[in-house]
Amino acid sequence: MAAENRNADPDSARVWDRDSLANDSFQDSFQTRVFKIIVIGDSNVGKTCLTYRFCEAKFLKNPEATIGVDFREKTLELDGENIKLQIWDTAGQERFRKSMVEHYYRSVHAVIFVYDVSNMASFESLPEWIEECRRHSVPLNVPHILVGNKCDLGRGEVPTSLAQRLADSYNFPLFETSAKDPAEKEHVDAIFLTLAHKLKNHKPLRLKQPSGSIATPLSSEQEEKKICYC
Ligand SMILES: Nc1nc2c(ncn2[C@@H]2O[C@H](COP(=O)(O)OP(=O)(O)OP(=O)(O)O)[C@@H](O)[C@H]2O)c(=O)[nH]1
Ligand SMILES: [Mg+2]
Repeated sequence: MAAENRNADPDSARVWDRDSLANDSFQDSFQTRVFKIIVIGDSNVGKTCLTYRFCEAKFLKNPEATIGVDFREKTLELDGENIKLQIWDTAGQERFRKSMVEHYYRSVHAVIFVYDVSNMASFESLPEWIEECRRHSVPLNVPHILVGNKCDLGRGEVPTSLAQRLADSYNFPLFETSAKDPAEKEHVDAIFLTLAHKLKNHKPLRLKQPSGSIATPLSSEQEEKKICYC
């Protein structure tokens, strides 16, 4: 598909997968802005399933506990511009994250805090996660989002009104959704699109594809080196 066609509707947000990008003969003329998003919260709240739902459009059955970090990425077209979201799906278990914490927060552009609406303890942990974020000097103007996952199980344990009060106290937007329920797919997408729109208006960091090169994914270390505040 020609780049011009992609830009036909400036208000539309298109989600590309990596294959369609690699097949695109116009890709070498694109510039892509890359943003690092970290997904944080207690173990078992569904961080891996949420990021997988967004990136792969499927519910991941039988996920294993994340060790360190899993990287996922998705490139979106917003108003004719490529925005690559590099999503760091972090480990909730202390023993699987402690050696990585500094890396999580370095040069981060957005933070998603996740709790499980059917598990009050995971909600009560949120102030600690937010405090950890502060301790690592994440600037206040970095977008933060609160996500209550597992709504398919009902919201009895953590009522929306309680979650909304916490979100308001930090001035974070609140989403309640389910990585499992296919009917919630667009709602999960909306979380990341909301962030992408916010990030789009932030200062750019340009990842210029060298002319004629294929847009192969970089290792996380390479990606991290490319991320800079301009
Ligand atoms: N009912 C329901 N179960 C979910 C949902 N999302 C995840 N799960 C289940 O919750 C469990 C934990 O999911 P993960 O995505 O691995 O949780 P995590 O937050 O990544 O956990 P760590 O990697 O240990 O930090 C798994 O058994 C999932 O199947 C959801 O939306 N609804
Ligand atoms: Mg995980």
